[in-house]
Amino acid sequence: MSRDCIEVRRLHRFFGKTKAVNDISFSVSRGHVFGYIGPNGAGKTTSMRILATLDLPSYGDAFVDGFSVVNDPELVRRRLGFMPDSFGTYRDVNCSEYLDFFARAYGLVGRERNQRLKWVLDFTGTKGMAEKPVRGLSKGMKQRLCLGRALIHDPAVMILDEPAAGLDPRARIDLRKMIRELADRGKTILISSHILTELAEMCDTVGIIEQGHLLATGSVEQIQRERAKHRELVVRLLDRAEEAAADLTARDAIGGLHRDGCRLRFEFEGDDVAQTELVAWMVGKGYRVAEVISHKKSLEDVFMQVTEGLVQ
Ligand SMILES: Nc1ncnc2c1ncn2[C@@H]1O[C@H](COP(=O)(O)OP(=O)(O)OP(=O)(O)O)[C@@H](O)[C@H]1O
Repeated sequence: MSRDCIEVRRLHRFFGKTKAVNDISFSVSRGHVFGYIGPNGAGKTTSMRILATLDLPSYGDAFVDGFSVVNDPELVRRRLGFMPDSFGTYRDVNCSEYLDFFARAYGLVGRERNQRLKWVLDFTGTKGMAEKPVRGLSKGMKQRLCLGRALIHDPAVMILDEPAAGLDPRARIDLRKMIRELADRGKTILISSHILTELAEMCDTVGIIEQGHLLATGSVEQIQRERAKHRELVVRLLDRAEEAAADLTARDAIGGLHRDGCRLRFEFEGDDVAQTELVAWMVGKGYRVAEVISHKKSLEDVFMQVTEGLVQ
């Protein structure tokens, strides 16, 4: 059996002239969490809906646990739990009835259904709410219940569309713990968000998507290492700062230089090795370098650098 539990192969989905998903390919290994990150309108929901068999690709295919969403949607549905970005209706039932409805829809019967219901209520922390009407739930509790609904048939793969949106910090932490625990139990999880930092800690791999294109994939550290080539350097000299500023400006990989007395502040494109070489070059030219401060780009800066903020 393939190690990849989700495989997206050259996926395209066009709505008229809008290329919502434009040639996206990636795969997620069994038991891994993949973070799908991009700004509004990037194409996240469209690709997740295709994986959940709620829409069909214009071209390409996707596989869930080895089954094609185009050719075997029924088999995909059995193996997949989908948490959409908005909560469904059914406001007049209580939590237990809500989960029971979906358990029945998946064909669970008798003891198996009861055990599954109990497990889901326990796992999602909704046991105390079992008799409460769904309409009276807080946003956080609704998200837990929705996660429970996606889990009720014990799927191998989970597709979670912005599950953390609108949650308070504690609820986000709880959600993160639940997702990591599900992955540790062997579930393969695709989770979307607008915010890279929100997913960084719980994902093994992330994919950054914009305007239907996957711009970068890899672990957060990998992407940060590869993309965070720009940094801000502050160099304090003992003297000859004006001369040094002119020398530095003439070099490649340096931009936006400002001088404040003996302090030079500029954008530098290069890694740690390039930075040491730059400092050695300055010292070699006789500049008395008293201090070097390097501000590396944060995760958010990297995200802003990778995406261009284009909205379709
Ligand atoms: N049914 C549809 N008909 C026409 N255009 C659509 C349809 N569904 C999505 N789109 C368009 O496809 C593009 C991608 O939308 P999608 O909802 O997949 O983005 P997203 O990354 O999930 O955005 P958000 O973070 O805002 O939910 C957008 O331009 C959107 O307007």
